[in-house]
Amino acid sequence: MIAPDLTPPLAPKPASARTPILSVERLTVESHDGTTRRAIVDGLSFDLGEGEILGLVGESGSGKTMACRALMRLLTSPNLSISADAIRTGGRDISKLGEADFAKVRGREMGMIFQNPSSHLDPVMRIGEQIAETVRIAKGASRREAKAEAVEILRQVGIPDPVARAEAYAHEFSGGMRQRAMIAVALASDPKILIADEPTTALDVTVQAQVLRLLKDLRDKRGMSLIFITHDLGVVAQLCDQIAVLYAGRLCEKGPVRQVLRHPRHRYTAGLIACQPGGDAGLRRLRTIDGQPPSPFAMPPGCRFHPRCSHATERCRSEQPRLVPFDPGEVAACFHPVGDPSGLGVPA
Ligand SMILES: Nc1ncnc2c1ncn2[C@@H]1O[C@H](COP(=O)(O)OP(=O)(O)OP(=O)(O)O)[C@@H](O)[C@H]1O
Repeated sequence: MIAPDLTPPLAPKPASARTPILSVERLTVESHDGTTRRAIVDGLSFDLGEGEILGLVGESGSGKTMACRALMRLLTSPNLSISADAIRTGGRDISKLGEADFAKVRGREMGMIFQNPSSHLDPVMRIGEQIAETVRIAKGASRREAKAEAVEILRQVGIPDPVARAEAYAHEFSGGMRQRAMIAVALASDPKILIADEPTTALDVTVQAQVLRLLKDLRDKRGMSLIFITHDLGVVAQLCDQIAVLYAGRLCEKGPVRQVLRHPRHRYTAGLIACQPGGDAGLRRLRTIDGQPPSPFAMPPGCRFHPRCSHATERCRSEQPRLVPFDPGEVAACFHPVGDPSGLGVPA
């Protein structure tokens, strides 16, 4: 196996990345069964800069998909509820919008792409029509204008012979081309923010690299901002400017990718990095963090990571750590962070 390179590229992040285009304050997703409420996503706050790519990472079940679907109001299960102090974009708090107004935000301001394009593309509608339909609704374009723009978007996402491919159906595309087609549908309404939920996980390595390059190009050319959900820190290192690490529904660390991957502060982030193949020099077998993430039905008190943390103390078992600033632009919620010279932990 080729060890992934966790060294982030040296290119500086774009200057525009400092202005938040999205500001999320205490986003919470709760499940309820009539008597009990459980926070699956628990008070998640973060900013996404204009033209910035934020990598959202964490083990399976940590709440990455829930958080992003909640942002898009795409959680349909009746036992789930979403709340937030505020979700600001485009100069207003979209968490307070009614459904009809929010429907205009979804797609036009924030788009989302998924791991499995087949379940999000219409199997009986030509790809070009699907894109043109979205262009017509979003921009009020005529049929002819929308058709021409659909071809242009297919060209932009790297579909060869876009005039002919616009007439094809999703099943006539290869996996990588289907993923590009789904990206094209999402781009049709020209969103400022694109949320990508593990869009390359099902693709082979070469096609994966092509789709990642495409997403980076879209950021560079359109100035779009991206939230990229992944398990792969190698991808985060190559693609993202910022990283946010979720554990059991809570944000445990966030900061510039280069800084966090080189000097993680939270013990969980350090564990994830050590688990990447090649993350620990000379390691032959893939390491895993001992133990399992907690079930939402039995969240431990204090720091949710404490049962798996070899540095945990009584304080970690009883008190929930707050996010505190470390290096510039970095926050972490850990009482005994990596590199704490005193060894005494973060003061209360
Ligand atoms: N309808 C539901 N009701 C209650 N809990 C749910 C529901 N759907 C999902 N969950 C739980 O929410 C938690 C978070 O799931 P989510 O899919 O967001 O995790 P994830 O970090 O995206 O994982 P993965 O990387 O595997 O996609 C999981 O424990 C999951 O079992």
